This record gives sequence, C-alpha cells and structure tokens, in this order.
Amino acid sequence: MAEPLKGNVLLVDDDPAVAKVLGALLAQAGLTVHTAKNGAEALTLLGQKPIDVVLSDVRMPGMSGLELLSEVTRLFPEVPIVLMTAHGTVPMAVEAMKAGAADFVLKPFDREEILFTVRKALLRAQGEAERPTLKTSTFVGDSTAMGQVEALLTRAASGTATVLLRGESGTGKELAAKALHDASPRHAGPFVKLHCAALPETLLESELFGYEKGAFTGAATRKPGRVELAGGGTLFLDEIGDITPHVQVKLLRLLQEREFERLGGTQTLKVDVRFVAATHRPLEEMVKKGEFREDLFYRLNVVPVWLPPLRARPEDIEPLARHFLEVHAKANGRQPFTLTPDALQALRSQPWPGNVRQLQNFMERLVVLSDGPTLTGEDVARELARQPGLMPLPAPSAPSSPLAPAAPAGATGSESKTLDSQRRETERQALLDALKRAGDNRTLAARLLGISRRTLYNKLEEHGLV
Ligand SMILES: Nc1ncnc2c1ncn2[C@@H]1O[C@H](COP(=O)(O)OP(=O)(O)OP(=O)(O)O)[C@@H](O)[C@H]1O
Repeated sequence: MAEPLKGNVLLVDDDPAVAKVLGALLAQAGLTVHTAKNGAEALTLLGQKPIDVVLSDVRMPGMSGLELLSEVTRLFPEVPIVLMTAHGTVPMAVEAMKAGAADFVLKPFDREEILFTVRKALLRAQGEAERPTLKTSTFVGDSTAMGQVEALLTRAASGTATVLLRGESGTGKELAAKALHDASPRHAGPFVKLHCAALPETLLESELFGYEKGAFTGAATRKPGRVELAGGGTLFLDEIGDITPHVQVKLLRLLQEREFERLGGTQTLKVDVRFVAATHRPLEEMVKKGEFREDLFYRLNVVPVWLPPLRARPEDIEPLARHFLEVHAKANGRQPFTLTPDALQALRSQPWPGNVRQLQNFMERLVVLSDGPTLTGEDVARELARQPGLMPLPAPSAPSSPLAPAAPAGATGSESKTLDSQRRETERQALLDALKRAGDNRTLAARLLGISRRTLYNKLEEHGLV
C-alpha cells in the first residue's frame, strides 16, 4: 500500500458534512487538515498557515472555487489547488485546469482517487512528481539481455499501456512489475497484486471485482475488489494464463471499457488503473488451441516484455550470487562471505531450472549451512548434491532477447535441440527422483529441489507428470 501522506492541506467547502467526511479521510491518510467555509476564509488561512495544497469545492456562496483559484495562483503561486466538482460541471473543471488548477476530482468522491490526486499535487509541489528511470538497484545483473529488459520497462513506465511480462518461474516477473510501477508517474499510488492461479474461479472473481453485501452466502459486508484497491496505481495480475474462460470474458470488458460491477452490484464503476500481467504459459499456443481468448491476448500483449531464464544469461550468475550472499549474510547476522573461483565456476555451470529464485534459495542455504567466511567449490558441490534439480549442464534454450521468443544466438537448430532435450530429460529425472525421495510429498519435493511449490507444479505439468 501507499506510504502515509505528509503535509498541510486546506479544505475549502461550505458544506460542513462534506468537510467533516473529507477532513477525516485526509487526516487518516496522515495529513494535517485546515478547513475554511469560503474563499475569503481560505485566503486568510493561506496567509497564516504553512499550507502545502488546497482542496476546494467549485460551487460556494460568495467567492467561487474558480475565483479562489485565480486569487491563489496570484498570491500564493507555489501552492497547488485541486478543485472538486460535480459530474455536470466537467467543462468548467477543464477551464479550471487551463487557469492553473493542479487537478480536479469529480463528485461523488472515490476515496482512493481523492488521496491519489492530493498525493500527486503534494509531490509536484515538492518537486519530485516523476521518476523517469528504473532504480538501478532493482535488478542485479549486467547481461545485455537484462539491460534490454530494463530499457523496455523504463520506456513503458511513463505511459499507461498494458504490459505483459513473460518468462519462466523465478525469472523476476514480479520484480519487473514492481519496478515498472515504481518508475511510473503512478508510483505514489498503490501497487496491488493478484495471483490468478492460486484461487478457484468464484473466489478469483470476488477478489478481482469485490462484492456487495448479500451477493452470496457469507457476504456480510460490501468488499472492494483488487481493481478498486488499485485505483490511481497499478494492478499486477500474476499467472494470467491460468484464468477460466468466464473470468477471461469479464477481464476483457474491464480492459476494453475500463469499467465493471461488483458481484451482486448494479452500479457500474469506472477504473483508473494501469494493468500489468504475467505468465509463464505459452499464450500464443493456448490461443491456437482455443484455451485463451485471442481478443484478451491482444488487449494484454500491448507491451510484451520477456524475462530471459538464468541459463540464457550466465554472466548474471556471479553478481546475483554475490548479491544474495550479502543479503542473506546480513539477514542471518553472519560476517561477509567470499566465493573462490572454483565455487563461482560450479555455480555458473548449473542450469538453474528455478531461475533466480532457486539461486537465491541456494545462496541462502550456503550462508546458513557453511562455516564461512570463504565458500569453496567443495562447499558448493556439497550443497549441489542435496539438490537433485541441479547438474553441470549449461544449456541455453529460451529467448535471450526480451523482445521476442527466438532461438538462442549462436546455436544451430540441431545443437540446441540436443542440448535442450538433454536438459529436459535431466530435469524430468530430477523431478521424479525428488518425488520419490519425498515419498510423493510435493512440498518436500519442492524443498529438496530448492524451488517453490508453484514452480514444482509448473514443471510437473510441463513434463506431463501430474
Ligand atoms: N535480476 C534480479 N536481481 C535481484 N533479484 C532478483 C532478480 N530477478 C529475480 N530476483 C529475485 O528472485 C525472486 C523471484 O523473482 P520473482 O518473484 O519476481 O519471479 P517471477 O518470475 O515473478 O516468478 P513466478 O512466475 O514463480 O511468480 C524474488 O525474490 C526476486 O526478488
């Protein structure tokens, strides 16, 4: 959720009921609230208090909001003013924007929208409204492939086009979604995540769209969905390839019309949300087989970004390994660790089927289980022996460019096929071996392999072992 707001807001409204409700909302968000019943009172307060932003009604007896706007821009040009107006007066609000209003919000109010608008005005006043580049600390790794990913994300961040993140489990899709949000003009708004594969259809629908009181047995109160909660921010739909045809239709409407109804509700709600989706599934094939709607695919795939698997960018293994060593040593209260060249070589030679997540878990285990502070090839080998998913077989087989799923550069078709089928066979064996050792307990098998349960399920499915 968004950080608390800081600053002084001046709320100008002649209706005491509105002032009370809005005042409480703003105060709850962390702001110091001053109120004025009319324009004249507002100007007096502006001369007395360190006001950072003015939020004013348009229609008021005496001085109107527009007149107040022109006085504020003349006398206090550094203070942004946000106008609140009813639906019927949109053209007037547009005029107000031209006359120098920082923004306007429409009545009836949406809680998230009003907080988002005030936050934006405050940030602009404090001169840090936009952060155009990705934070360099976000992605560790120096590979060209990840450089391309970062460049694409940076370019996409400033707009609102839907971004579709593709790539195997553990390649950093969620990290990319968050980085995109943080670098976007919406960064002060919420970043809301929904994991679509984890929920059955009806639960997914109610999580996404929310519900009205009494919509179904157990719906004792109205609950807003993730779409509403993401208002003014970004909604990250993870594992989008796993949604049912029914939810696909509802999502298509949401993306097309930017509107929806809560379950059991009749009111159509508009959304101001940037959508980012992710999947490890082959959506193009699913479209061909009729498992995924083509129109939804095109709506989602406006800006496709491919996160390459770790084995396709072995040069990232060293910086990532060092990074995770440092992070986990600190978290476990251990002294800094170093890696010998043969330890690094052993790490580089692995295929990392669980990608960055698996390398992270592996480094954490090394920190916890080794004496340190120097990690040798032997330490790595000992740990590798406990992890049947790993073996010395470097086999890049997935797209190394984030732009398109292409064959790995430099490998001829037959070479890559042989390596890929070998890798797949070894992976399949490792899965079977882990399941056997775990007595078919999948949680334990995932742990043995050093991958998440979800990655295990995905891999079992890929190999037809479910
Ligand atoms: N380039 C990177 N630099 C630092 N950490 C990374 C990088 N890529 C991934 N990670 C870390 O690896 C872990 C897995 O990444 P993430 O959850 O983003 O992957 P994902 O592709 O969304 O996986 P899944 O499809 O299984 O949800 C996270 O802890 C993330 O912070």
